[in-house]
Amino acid sequence: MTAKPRHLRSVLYVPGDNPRALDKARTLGADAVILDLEDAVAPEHKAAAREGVRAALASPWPIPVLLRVNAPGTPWHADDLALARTLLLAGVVLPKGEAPPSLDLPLPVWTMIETPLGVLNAPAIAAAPAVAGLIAGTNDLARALRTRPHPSREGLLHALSAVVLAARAHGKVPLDAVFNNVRDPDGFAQECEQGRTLGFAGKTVIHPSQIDPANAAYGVRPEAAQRARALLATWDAARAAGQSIATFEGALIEQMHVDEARELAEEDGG
Ligand SMILES: CC(C)(COP(=O)(O)OP(=O)(O)OC[C@H]1O[C@@H](n2cnc3c(N)ncnc32)[C@H](O)[C@@H]1OP(=O)(O)O)[C@@H](O)C(=O)NCCC(=O)NCCSC(=O)C[C@H](O)C(=O)O
Ligand SMILES: [Mg+2]
Repeated sequence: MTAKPRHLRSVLYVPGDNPRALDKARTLGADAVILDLEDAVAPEHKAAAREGVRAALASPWPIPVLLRVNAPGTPWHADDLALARTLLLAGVVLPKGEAPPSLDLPLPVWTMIETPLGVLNAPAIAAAPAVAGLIAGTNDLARALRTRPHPSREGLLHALSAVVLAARAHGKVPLDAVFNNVRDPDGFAQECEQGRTLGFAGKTVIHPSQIDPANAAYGVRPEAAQRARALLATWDAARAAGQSIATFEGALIEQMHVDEARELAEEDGG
């Protein structure tokens, strides 16, 4: 991948059978794309979508490209994998994962956690060496859990946290689920904030209008970078004075706060 996984603030789904969207997706500002052969593509369009993806990847992309294949056990899975083997991809997205993947493919796998069993087995899935990250799929999950839709995602919070926990425990990248209403910027922004608070590294998105807000929500905020630098200065001064610990803005700071601040400052450009 050209972008570091931690910089996958926005990852755009693009239906494989939509040439216009495939063409546009290269330059919309998303950190990565998922070219979709699965649920965005009707059964009668699966073959056309494979051809659409092949054509779209005939020339290089400026961002990492993932391919979402149809799940094992579907009539399209084998053909999708055969296509994946011929393409220059950053990885494959495996929907409805419920166990560590056993794909015969030399590519990183991004497993979607979108069934109750997938949530329960998320730690084992995240532990698999081939797995680069976990992607929450709340449309499928909400249906399977019989939760009621709610702006707070109340019925999904346990599962969302389980995805983050499993991914983080194994050093993998957790990506939040899509927000379906492409004409509700406030709801989208609110959900990005929630996802970031839960510990997700970025958001999967379905429409160009969601890219910039996701990048902003998951990017480094200037005030946070400024605060991080101030914290580092306070720490350096305390250490130079021979202190083992220090306080910043009235609160105790320890090594982990310093590491976090350093990471943030580096992400902001040093
Ligand atoms: C959601 C959409 C169907 C909306 O489409 P539409 O009404 O046509 O949007 P606009 O007219 O506002 O589009 C404006 C222009 O932007 C381009 N566009 C739209 N979407 C994309 C896209 N995803 N990538 C690239 N470009 C896009 C349009 O072509 C317009 O361009 P122009 O002609 O120049 O004006 C549509 O946005 C869409 O199809 N989105 C992707 C849907 C998708 O991939 N779904 C599957 C993944 S989500 C999922 O499965 C979740 C998970 O599995 C779960 O269980 O939760
Ligand atoms: Mg799904």
